[in-house]
Amino acid sequence: MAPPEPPSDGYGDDDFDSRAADGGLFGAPADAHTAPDNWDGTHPAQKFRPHAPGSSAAAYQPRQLNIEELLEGLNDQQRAAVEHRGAPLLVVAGAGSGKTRVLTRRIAYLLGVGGATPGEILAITFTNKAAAEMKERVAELVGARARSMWVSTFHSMCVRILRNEATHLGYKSTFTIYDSADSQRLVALVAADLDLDSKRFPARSLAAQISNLKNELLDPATAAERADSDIAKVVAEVYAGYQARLKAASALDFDDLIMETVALLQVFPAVAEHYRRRFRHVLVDEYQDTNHAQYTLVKELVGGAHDAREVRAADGELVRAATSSIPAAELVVVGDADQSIYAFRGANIRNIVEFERDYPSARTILLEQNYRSTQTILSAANAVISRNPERRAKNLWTAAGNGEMIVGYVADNEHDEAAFVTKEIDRLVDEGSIRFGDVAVFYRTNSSSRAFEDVFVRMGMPYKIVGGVRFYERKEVRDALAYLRALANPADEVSLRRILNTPKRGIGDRAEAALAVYSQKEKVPFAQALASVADIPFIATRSVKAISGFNEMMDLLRADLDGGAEPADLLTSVLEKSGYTELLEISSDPQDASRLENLEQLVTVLRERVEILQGGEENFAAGAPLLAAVLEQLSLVADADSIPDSEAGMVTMMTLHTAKGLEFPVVFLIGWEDGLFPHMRALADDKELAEERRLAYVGITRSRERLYISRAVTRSTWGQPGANPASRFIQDIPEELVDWQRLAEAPDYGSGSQSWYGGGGSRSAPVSAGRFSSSGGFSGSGSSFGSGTGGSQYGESAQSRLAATGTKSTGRTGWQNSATLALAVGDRVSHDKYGLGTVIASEGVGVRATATIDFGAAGKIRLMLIGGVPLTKL
Ligand SMILES: Nc1ncnc2c1ncn2[C@@H]1O[C@H](COP(=O)(O)OP(=O)(O)OP(=O)(O)O)[C@@H](O)[C@H]1O
Ligand SMILES: [Mg+2]
Repeated sequence: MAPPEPPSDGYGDDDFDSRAADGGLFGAPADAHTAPDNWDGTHPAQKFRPHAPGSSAAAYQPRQLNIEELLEGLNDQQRAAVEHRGAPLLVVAGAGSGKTRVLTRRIAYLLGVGGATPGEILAITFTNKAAAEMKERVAELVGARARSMWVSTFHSMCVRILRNEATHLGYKSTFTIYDSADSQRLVALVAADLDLDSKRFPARSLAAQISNLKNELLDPATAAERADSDIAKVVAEVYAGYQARLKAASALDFDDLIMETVALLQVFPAVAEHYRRRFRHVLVDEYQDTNHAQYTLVKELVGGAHDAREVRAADGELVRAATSSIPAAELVVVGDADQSIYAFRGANIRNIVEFERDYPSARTILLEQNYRSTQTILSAANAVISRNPERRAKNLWTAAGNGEMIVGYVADNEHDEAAFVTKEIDRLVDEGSIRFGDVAVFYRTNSSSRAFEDVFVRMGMPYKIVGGVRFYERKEVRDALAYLRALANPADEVSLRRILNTPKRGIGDRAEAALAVYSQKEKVPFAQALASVADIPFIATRSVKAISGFNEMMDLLRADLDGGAEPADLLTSVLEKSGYTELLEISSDPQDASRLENLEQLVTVLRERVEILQGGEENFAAGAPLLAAVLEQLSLVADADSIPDSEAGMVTMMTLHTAKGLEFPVVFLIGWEDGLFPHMRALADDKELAEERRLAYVGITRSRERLYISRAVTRSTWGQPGANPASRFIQDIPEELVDWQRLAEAPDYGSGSQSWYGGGGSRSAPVSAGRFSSSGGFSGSGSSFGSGTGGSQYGESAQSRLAATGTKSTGRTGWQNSATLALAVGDRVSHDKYGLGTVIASEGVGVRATATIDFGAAGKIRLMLIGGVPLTKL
């Protein structure tokens, strides 16, 4: 990740103009308190002389203070929130209304007027990056003394408290923090000890359920008491074992950080008192994404009246002393229920909705003016979010004017989409209206970035991926390419050694070293040393056997290659024969699922490259020459150093989740297709759909001036093109806001389906003509098509929705169309719930068609009606 950019603007301009994020809720907790790289403590914009750290608020004499300056550039409500003192305060408001700015200003104001010392301030943000930014902004306002404030994420804050107080809880202060991969591995071990069937109880799902329990602050004993099903009982048992093993290892997982801090404060009144005495001001950003544990933690830290009672256990032992001697800290939380996108981590919008119930004396301030976006962008965002049920309507407005229309683009495929985005960015930069650093590309799932990376690299576009690794730098991609290189060129020692024991096959470092020594001494290539393994001394019999196995596998693969196997097919057999795919498939580490997706992408890449090569002038013979040519091309693309680090900054790419809280002048939202966004999982689940819709709201509202929305008619997975219909969210955006620069070719559903298209159905007509006919945004062949098919024709029925957004299916179908799926034995399918499977029998036609499908990984064979189930043919 790039270091934070230096503050670009001076005082009062832009409190929170983050141009990047650390990409995660969890970030790196232990590092969060280090000052940002560009922290110099003496910012030129510093207007107020620092006072000595540690001096109390009362002793602090404000000098040369200009309170008006601290309140400058705030509207009345914002000002009220900044100046408010005393009772708990909730600021609720839509995106871009200055909630984060209010927090930053409030801190500066409190310090400026002597309402608090820096040490009395605890501000909680959602990412470490946001924390660094906030600290930096406050420092710009009040100078170096901002340094002793605590500004951090929940997790970083807890790490800090726990390191100080670990002995109370029986941990060493040097406790280890397990990340989610670590904790899943430990869960797997515990589950194995308990003889649990790993297919019925995958570690991933056990870990997720344990995490949910912790987010609800339920300990193993309580979880066991409350377990009302067999599964819940198993989970509670694993939970108990897991907790014991964590403790034995003096380790805490991410959820423990919060839960143990809550326990610490609840069980040790003296500790609670210490922190309550210290933190007189608690400020929380993105409050809508707090879970129950975090909510409780805030409550414990704030303290006050609710703690006026002492708590005694049944045997009369004092559990908690009354701590009413310290008045409650001043609490300010800001948030937006419409931007709650972490329900899958236990986030609960009740915390914001019921704030006034939790804190009866609370005051609420609404902010209504948006300062970030144009009216066009805001109207689109409002239209999308307004379809969510059970939400409080908001009245967000902007003085920014309508600005540019949203640009829509329907690409033929993902490359076309990436090429469009690239060209458009270049055009804007050439025009001089923006710099690369002003642009962000947001996607729903990480794997969507690959097609963009290819085009960006080819076109020399500077870019960075926030919260992820560039595609060709990923381990699994490098491993797979190393196999292919070693096959194309057996003399490639580096590649051979990389794959020798990847995946692990029992060839240790010692054996590898012995091979290397032999090859040097005998002056033979490493590959030959491998072949002569039987003659080499000091290699354990077990290793000799493993190496022979490796040789045999490579010989088989090389025979495939010599027989003219296509690179993509060769890679597929490499992954199969080496056990690489299987290892990832049976793994319960969620990251392995995305590794699998990346390998899937790589197979697609190879197919595409071959197509390009074969369409070119030169003729490559099948087999090794073709493979070598493809690999040569890829190594050019994969050379990350070829990307210039432009002064004008870099285009930022990240997932929608990571984008929360940030803003960019130009935003591209890509892959707006049902099944991709909203995610496949959400199509049949109203709750999940509502969350996806909030994600769309977050995405749209990141944009200040220009917004682009695109989708691709076909998109490839495992090298096979498939089709996704347009995202339903596209339809929610009023047509007059969008300038469709290109629409899809009309689908060919056959005559029976033509009525969906107002009787058109000409292949050259735009699919969505009826919907967008009045936008005037598209030109050419489509112009005659839309007439007479007004938008009103498309109501909300499922059929009309499909009609307005359907596309021709070429191999893969959105599952809504699964009634029309014709499945044959051997077809690979993806089921919403059961995952990947293979058809082992099929019967019947149309709506009555059934298929028996083997969902190998999930351990199930199922007979199902094809129509109406969330099934996709791959
Ligand atoms: N009163 C104001 N005058 C001028 N600009 C403002 C004002 N208030 C906020 N802004 C600017 O508007 C933008 C959005 O503000 P901010 O990021 O604080 O909003 P937010 O409510 O936290 O948004 P989100 O919900 O996305 O987190 C920022 O660029 C900020 O500097
Ligand atoms: Mg914000």
